[in-house]
Amino acid sequence: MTILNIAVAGSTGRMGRVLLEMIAESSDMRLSAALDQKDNPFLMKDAGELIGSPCGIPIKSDFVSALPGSDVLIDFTRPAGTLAHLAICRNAGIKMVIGTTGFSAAEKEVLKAASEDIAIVFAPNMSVGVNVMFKLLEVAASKLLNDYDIEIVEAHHRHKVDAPSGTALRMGEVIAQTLNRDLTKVAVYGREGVTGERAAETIGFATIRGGDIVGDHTAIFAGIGERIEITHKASSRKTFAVGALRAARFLATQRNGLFDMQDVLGLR
Ligand SMILES: NC(=O)C1=CN([C@@H]2O[C@H](COP(=O)(O)OP(=O)(O)OC[C@H]3O[C@@H](n4cnc5c(N)ncnc54)[C@H](OP(=O)(O)O)[C@@H]3O)[C@@H](O)[C@H]2O)C=CC1
Ligand SMILES: O=C(O)C1=N[C@H](C(=O)O)C[C@H](O)C1
Repeated sequence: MTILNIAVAGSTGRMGRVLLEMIAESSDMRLSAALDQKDNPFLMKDAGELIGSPCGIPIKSDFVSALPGSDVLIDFTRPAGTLAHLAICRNAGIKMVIGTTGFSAAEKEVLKAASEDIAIVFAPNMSVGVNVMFKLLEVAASKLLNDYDIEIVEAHHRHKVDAPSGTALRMGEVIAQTLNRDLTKVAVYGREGVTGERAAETIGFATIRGGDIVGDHTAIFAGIGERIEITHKASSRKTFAVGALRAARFLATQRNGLFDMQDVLGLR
């Protein structure tokens, strides 16, 4: 069996720690590098200590010297961090799984350009359920057409720094594309005061932040006399980590190109 060497950026973060656990449990993968920021309090500590099982891999911040020998870097950090790591991976020919959200349109173009040289899976949500939900949204939007008002509601833990979530935005993109609308023109991000009546083709977004909510997403199609709600609720970050490891295995077969979880899961 070929063993995949996996490096983890943001290894001390919420997703980073779950990834360390899942890699340790995978017989076809080994942790080749655990990385984080320069001022991180866990630097040079054994990464395995974070998950209660020392593994001899110290947490480092120098990506350039730590990455050679890795097949794939899995990155769940922040856009600025991911873009810095991307430049190093592109140079070193190391593939990437990117779960970070909150990129601007211009930053997404940088990811696309890098994928000319390396293979990248970039997805705002790595769970199977959410990716199947994207397909359900296509079906719902294509059947309900313009007779139903569409609102997207998402809820996450108190530590989340970007809003709406990357998943909510992708839900909006999927629905807008199915209905031939331009999300940049029809999106309404929150409402306050005397807003006037709802404009017919808008897609509204509402954000809830609190406690330890892992990630809830609902698309509401509200018509006259009825509504459909399509909801996904994540109850563990393991669902995202399992998807990220699946994406890393998928990348073993790709030389370059930009992919998402629809490609990894064969849902296109
Ligand atoms: N695609 C998916 O399926 C999912 C995506 N996400 C996304 O992943 C990202 C991380 O989420 P989460 O793990 O909860 O966040 P955390 O804040 O728990 O972890 C982020 C990690 O990245 C590090 N980091 C922060 N900024 C930088 C930077 N500029 N350069 C390098 N490293 C940095 C942090 O280090 P330090 O602590 O030192 O700041 C920390 O170790 C978010 O964008 C989130 O939306 C989350 C879950 C699922
Ligand atoms: O920050 C999180 O936690 C999550 N972020 C992703 C997003 O922004 O869509 C995915 C998931 O919902 C958890």
